[in-house]
Amino acid sequence: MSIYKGQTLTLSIFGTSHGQSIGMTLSGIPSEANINLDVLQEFMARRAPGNSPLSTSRKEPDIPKFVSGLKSGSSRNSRNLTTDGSEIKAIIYNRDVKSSDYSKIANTPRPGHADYTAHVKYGGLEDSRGGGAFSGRMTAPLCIAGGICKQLLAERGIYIHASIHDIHGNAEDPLSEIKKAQVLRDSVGGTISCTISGLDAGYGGPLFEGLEGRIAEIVYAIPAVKGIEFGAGFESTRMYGSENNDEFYYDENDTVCTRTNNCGGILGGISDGMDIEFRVAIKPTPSIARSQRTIVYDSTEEAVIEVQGRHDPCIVPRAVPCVEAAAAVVIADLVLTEKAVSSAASKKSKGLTTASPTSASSFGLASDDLSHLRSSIDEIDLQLLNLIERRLQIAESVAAYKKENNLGIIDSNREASLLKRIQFLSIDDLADLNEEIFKAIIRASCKHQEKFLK
Ligand SMILES: Cc1cc2nc3c(=O)[nH]c(=O)nc-3n(C[C@H](O)[C@H](O)[C@H](O)COP(=O)(O)O)c2cc1C
Ligand SMILES: C=C(O[C@@H]1CC(C(=O)O)=C[C@@H](OP(=O)(O)O)[C@H]1O)C(=O)O
Repeated sequence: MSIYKGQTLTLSIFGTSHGQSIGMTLSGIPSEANINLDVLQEFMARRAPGNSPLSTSRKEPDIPKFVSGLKSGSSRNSRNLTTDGSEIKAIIYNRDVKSSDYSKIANTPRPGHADYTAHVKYGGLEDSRGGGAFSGRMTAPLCIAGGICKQLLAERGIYIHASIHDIHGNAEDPLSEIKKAQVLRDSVGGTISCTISGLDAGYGGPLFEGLEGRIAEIVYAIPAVKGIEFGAGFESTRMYGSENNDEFYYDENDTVCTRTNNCGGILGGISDGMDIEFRVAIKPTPSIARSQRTIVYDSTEEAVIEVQGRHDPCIVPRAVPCVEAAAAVVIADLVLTEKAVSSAASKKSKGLTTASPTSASSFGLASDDLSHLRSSIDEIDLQLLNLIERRLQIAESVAAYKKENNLGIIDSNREASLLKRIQFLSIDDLADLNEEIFKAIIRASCKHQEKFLK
C-alpha cells in the first residue's frame, strides 16, 4: 500500500498489477459532493490499457466498484451519486493477467524498471509480474481519486487539462514517433503539458508549503515521471530578468493579472491567480523487445534479455489523464484545506492589494463569510439542477404525447401564459430577469424535446 498524505485528503492505493485487484481509499472529501459515474468512467477510459494500437494490448475495462463513501443522490439518475462524508473506497478487479510473460525474466531484472530496486528492498519477496506494485497499472486507482477530485473542483470553477506536448522531441506529429519506435522494437518518452485554471490567488505558502513542491510530490508518484518544470522552467535560466519577470496589470474587471506567465502562476510558492502551468517529462518505457544486458540475481553472472509480453511502446498518451488526476488530488486538498481566499481580495475595486486570508477580513469581507455564502449558492445550484432535471424529464413525457398526437414542439400560447405567470409570481424588480431565465429554460426544454420527436 502506498499513501499520499495531504493536509485534508489522504489517498492510499493498494494492490498489484497481476494480483486479484487494485484500488484506493480516499478520505477527507466532504459530504454532499456530487459525483457522476459516467463522467468518472469516461475519465478512467482515457487511461485504460488496450484501447489503442499505440498502447499495451492488455485489456482492462477499469470499472471501479465502490464499496463505501458514495450514496444515491437526490436526482433520479442512478449515475448521479453523492459523497456521504465517509472514506471513499473503490476496487478494480484485474481481468487480463498473463503472468507467464514474466517467468523467463524472474531472475534477471529489466533495465529501467523497478525490478532490481524492489528486489533489493523486499529481498526477493516482491511480485514483479506486470511491474507489481510499481506498475503503471497503479495509476488506475490514482485516476479514480483524481476523477472524483476533478468533479469536486469543477463545481468550484477550477479546471485541469493536460495534453501531449511532444513525443521524442516531436511536437508536430508526436504519435508518428511511437509508430517509428514500434517498428524498431523500441520505446520513446515525451513531455506532457498541464494547465490548472480558475484557482484564485493566495493558495500555498513559503518554503515547504510551496505549491510547486506539493504538485511535484504527487506528480512524481506516477511511474516513469522523470522531471517537472513550472512556467518557463529551465528556459528561464537563459532569460534576462526583464524578459522573465511577469509584469502586472488590472484587467477590465479590475482583477490583478500578469502580461506573461513565465512563473507558471506561482510566486513564492503561492498562486498568483493566473493559470498554473507545468510540464512533465516521461521517460521511454523500460520494457522493450530489444536485447539488453543485465545481471542474474544471487550470482556473479550476467545475461542478455529480450522482454516479452504486452507493453506500452510509449507511456505518454496514457499518462496524460494520470497527470490531471495527480494535479486534481493536490489542488482539491489545497482548496479543501485553506480558507477560500476572496477573488475580490485581488481586485483594485475593493482597494485591496494583497490576497492574504487575514487581510481580507480587515476590509469588511471575512473570507469565512464569503465561503459560507458560496456554499449556500452551491447548495441552491444543486437544488436548481435537480429541479431542472425533473422538469426536463417531464418535458420528455410531453414530447412523447406531442409525437403521438402529431403536435409541434413550440406552443406559443403555452409559452406566453407560462411567462405571464412567472411575471406575476416574481418580486417586482426581478420580474424581467426571471422572464429571461425562464425563456432560456423553455428554449433548453424545446431543444431537449426535439431529440424525442425525431
Ligand atoms: C500509464 C503507464 C503505463 C506504463 N506502462 C508500462 C509498460 O507497459 N511497460 C513498462 O515497462 N513500463 C510501463 N510503465 C512505466 C513503469 O511502470 C515504470 O517505469 C517503472 O515502474 C519504474 O519506475 P520509474 O520509471 O518511475 O523509475 C508505465 C507507466 C505508466 C504511468
Ligand atoms: C495494465 C496496465 O499497464 C501495464 C503497466 C506495466 C508496467 O510495467 O508498468 C506493464 C504492463 O503489464 P502486463 O505485462 O501485465 O501487460 C502494462 O500492461 C495498466 O496501466 O492498466
